[in-house]
Amino acid sequence: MASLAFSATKTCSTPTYMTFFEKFDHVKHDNPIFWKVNFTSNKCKKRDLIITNVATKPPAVAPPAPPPPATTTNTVQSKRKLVAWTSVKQERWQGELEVEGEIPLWLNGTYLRNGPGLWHLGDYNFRHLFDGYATLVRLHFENGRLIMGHRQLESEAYKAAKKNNKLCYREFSEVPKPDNFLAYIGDMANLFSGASLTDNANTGVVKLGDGRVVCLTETIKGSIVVDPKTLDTIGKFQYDDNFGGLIHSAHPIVNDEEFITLLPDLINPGYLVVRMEPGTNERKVIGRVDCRGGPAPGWVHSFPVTEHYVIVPEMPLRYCAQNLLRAEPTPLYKFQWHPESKGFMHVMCKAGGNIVASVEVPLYVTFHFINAYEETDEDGRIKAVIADCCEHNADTTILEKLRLQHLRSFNGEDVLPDARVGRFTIPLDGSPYGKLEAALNPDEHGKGMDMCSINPAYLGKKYRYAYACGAQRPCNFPNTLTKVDLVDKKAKNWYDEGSVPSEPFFVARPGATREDDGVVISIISDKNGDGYALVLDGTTFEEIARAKFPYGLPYGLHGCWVPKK
Ligand SMILES: CC(=O)/C=C/C=C(C)/C=C/C1=C(C)CCCC1(C)C
Ligand SMILES: CC(/C=C/C=O)=C\C=C\C=O
Ligand SMILES: [Fe+2]
Repeated sequence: MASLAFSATKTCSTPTYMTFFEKFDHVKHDNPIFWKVNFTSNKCKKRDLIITNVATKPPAVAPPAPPPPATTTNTVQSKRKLVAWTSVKQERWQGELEVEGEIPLWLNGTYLRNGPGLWHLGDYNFRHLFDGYATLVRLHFENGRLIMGHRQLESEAYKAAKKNNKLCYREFSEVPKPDNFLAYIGDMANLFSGASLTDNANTGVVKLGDGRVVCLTETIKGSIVVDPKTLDTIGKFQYDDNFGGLIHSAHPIVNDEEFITLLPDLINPGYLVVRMEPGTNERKVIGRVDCRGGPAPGWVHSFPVTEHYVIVPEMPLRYCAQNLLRAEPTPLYKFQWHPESKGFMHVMCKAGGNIVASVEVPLYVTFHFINAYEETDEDGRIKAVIADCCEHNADTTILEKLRLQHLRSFNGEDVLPDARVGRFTIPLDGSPYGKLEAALNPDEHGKGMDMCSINPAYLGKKYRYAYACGAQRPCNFPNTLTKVDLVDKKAKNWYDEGSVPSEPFFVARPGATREDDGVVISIISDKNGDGYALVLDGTTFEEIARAKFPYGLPYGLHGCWVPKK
């Protein structure tokens, strides 16, 4: 099955990676694996770090050399040293960080964040943010202390790329170059069987109800179990069922009771809604939604649920068979915009799988649903479903704006397309149309809106607060953290000039009764090339603690919380 990867293995040349020792040659060491770093003072520089070896094994592989600097010169970005869009410096690191401010003593557990942190192989640079090999970051909070670690996920795609010093599997936009015509034919076969698709699980990380921690992306084979303590790659998450299929939503709904996901059906356009219980690897069908428009299902990066329903979005940005076959990326990558096919929202009953509403809605573009809930009338009857998402004003250009070349070349121009909290109202009375409106004035968050989280206790329920990245313009990427109040229709914003913050992640205080009683964690890449963990108060949205990393880390996407047992 994996013949493409296999034949590539035999023909590739030797890697030319720089070793760990070359990068840290000013440091005395004997075993380069985990390093404990103590800052001599808050103001100390990288060179002042006292580094002590705290582990015993050598690293499995030498880290790749960093990519050449961004090609654009005289840009604001190149004058700054922001490292958000630069490959991770080394394979792994772990150490305790000095905390400025105070981490609440109740915050005991581990925040894990996943994202595409390595965007080059030798001197070949990947083009899109989503192409990078997964970098896991771990922030372990214990009694006011903070231990940080990061490590590359050892997917087959990553291991093959390192071994062969070239791309061996199909990533989001990058496609391996076949060596000859026979290899090309094999590649086509491997595309249909899924053998050539990546398992580079670089999108998110979830904790299942049974405690297993799984990194995910949009290919089903990109479901990989990791150890949240060591960040070791444990192995593939094997689904013990016969659904086959190659892709799923990158964002399943996961809580202690269940794992629900959508399996787009590219042959008979539709979606299978499936559910998996903790302690099992078997997904069971809840139901199926047939698409109402278009030649293929809409791209489904995420979807929301309410207490009784699974909401299946059918976005007019649809998977595209021709684009899947292309070797070179198209402006919309594997997708195509079909405004004529319309946009829809379907509502499926969780218990029986029956469709209780299927409405046409205005055209929309979203990666991330924020939450959904049921709206009842005076008699307690459910009259509508409300579903909120980070909506890009039906403008697909956001996908292109996430090309690394764009991200690395900010020149002060305001080029980030506008976005909003898009609120769908889906009537359950049989009406054919649903509404889509901004839930609050997008100026409240600078018309930037993506990378959201909520208090997980409010999943599927009426809720008030969402945390996300917003914008302070001009910018080329969301550059603020924003707390959106959907009742008062106001936002509180955190901003640090030149910095790129990653998804604000809400962690509730144990025993909290207020929705925003907790903290918000984010990882910041700042304009000096440094990085730090930031902890904001969930209520006031003011900083309560920060802890500087030994070096800045690449941008990351989504995270999860593993509470202390
Ligand atoms: C990082 C992120 O958010 C999204 C990653 C998406 C990926 C890796 C998508 C991969 C795909 C293929 C390799 C071929 C099939 C289509 C598609 C699921 C887009
Ligand atoms: C980072 C991002 C969009 C930012 C634009 O405002 C989308 C990420 C999608 C995948 O997880
Ligand atoms: Fe995502």
